[in-house]
Amino acid sequence: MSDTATNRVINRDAMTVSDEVAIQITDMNKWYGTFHVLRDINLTVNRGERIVVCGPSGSGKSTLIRCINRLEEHQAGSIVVDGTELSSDLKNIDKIRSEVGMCFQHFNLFPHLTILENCTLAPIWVRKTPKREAEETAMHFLEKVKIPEQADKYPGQLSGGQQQRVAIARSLCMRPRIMLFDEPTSALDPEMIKEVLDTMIELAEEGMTMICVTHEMGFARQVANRVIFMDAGQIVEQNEPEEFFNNPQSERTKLFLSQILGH
Ligand SMILES: Nc1ncnc2c1ncn2[C@@H]1O[C@H](COP(=O)(O)OP(=O)(O)OP(=O)(O)O)[C@@H](O)[C@H]1O
Repeated sequence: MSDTATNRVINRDAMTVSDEVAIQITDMNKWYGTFHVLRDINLTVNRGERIVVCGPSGSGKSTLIRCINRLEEHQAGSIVVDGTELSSDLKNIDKIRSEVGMCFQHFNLFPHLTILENCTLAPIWVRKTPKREAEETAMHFLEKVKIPEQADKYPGQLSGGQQQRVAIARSLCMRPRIMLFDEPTSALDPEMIKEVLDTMIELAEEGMTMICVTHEMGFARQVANRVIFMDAGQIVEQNEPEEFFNNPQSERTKLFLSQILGH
C-alpha cells in the first residue's frame, strides 16, 4: 500500500475537465452466464476527468472497464464512447479501440518482439501508419515514459516497472483520447510502483481522460477528481477524493476504507 508512493504534489485544479462527455454509461447490466456481475451501472465521464475505481475483490471493477472497450460484452443498457455506441454487432469496435487505450496488471507485451516493435505493431497494422513514422512516434512516447534507451531490447530484459511503462507508451502510440488502467501497479514490486504512477500522473496533468482501477489510494487522493466505490456489481458511492475519504456515506464504503487504509 503506497499512499506515499509518489511524493509529487500536483495542482488538481490546474487540470482541465471539460463539459464534453467522453463516456456515457446508461442502465448497463452484464451477466456471466446466470451470474449478474454488473447491475444498473450509470456513469458519465467528462473529457479530462480522472476517475479512480475501487472496491473489494470481485466487485466488478475490471469487468466494468473491460466493457468500455468491449473486451467484455454487456447485455443490457448502453455504453457510448466519444459519441459512438458500442453495438453488439461489433461494427464500431475498431473506432472505439483506437480511441480507448488500455493497460493491464500484466503488461501483455509480445515477448518475441523488441520494445520498439511492440510499440509500432498496432500503428502499422491497424492504423496503416508508415513504418518510419510509427517508429518516430514510438520513440517519442518511449522518451516520454523515460526509457528510449530500451527500444531495441526484448520485454524479458526489462524490469516490471519498465515493462509497464512500455505498455503505457504502446497504448499512447495509438493516440487514444481515453486511457483505462486495470490495476497497473499491482503486479509490481514496491520500488517500481512509483515510476509507473509518475507516468500516469504526467498523463493526468496533460489532460488525458482516465479511468483507473487501483488500490493506490495515495494516487486517488492526489490525481483523481472522482473516486468511485463498487461493491457486488454496483456503483455504491462516488465523490471527489476529499469527501470520499473523509466523509464516506455508505457503511460498505466505510468498511472497505477501514480495511484498505487500516483505520
Ligand atoms: N469470464 C468470467 N466468467 C465468469 N465469471 C467471471 C469472469 N470474469 C470475472 N468473473 C467474476 O465476476 C466477478 C467480478 O470480477 P471482476 O474481475 O470484474 O472483479 P474485480 O472487482 O475487478 O476484482 P479484483 O479486484 O479481484 O480484480 C467475480 O466474481 C469474478 O469471479
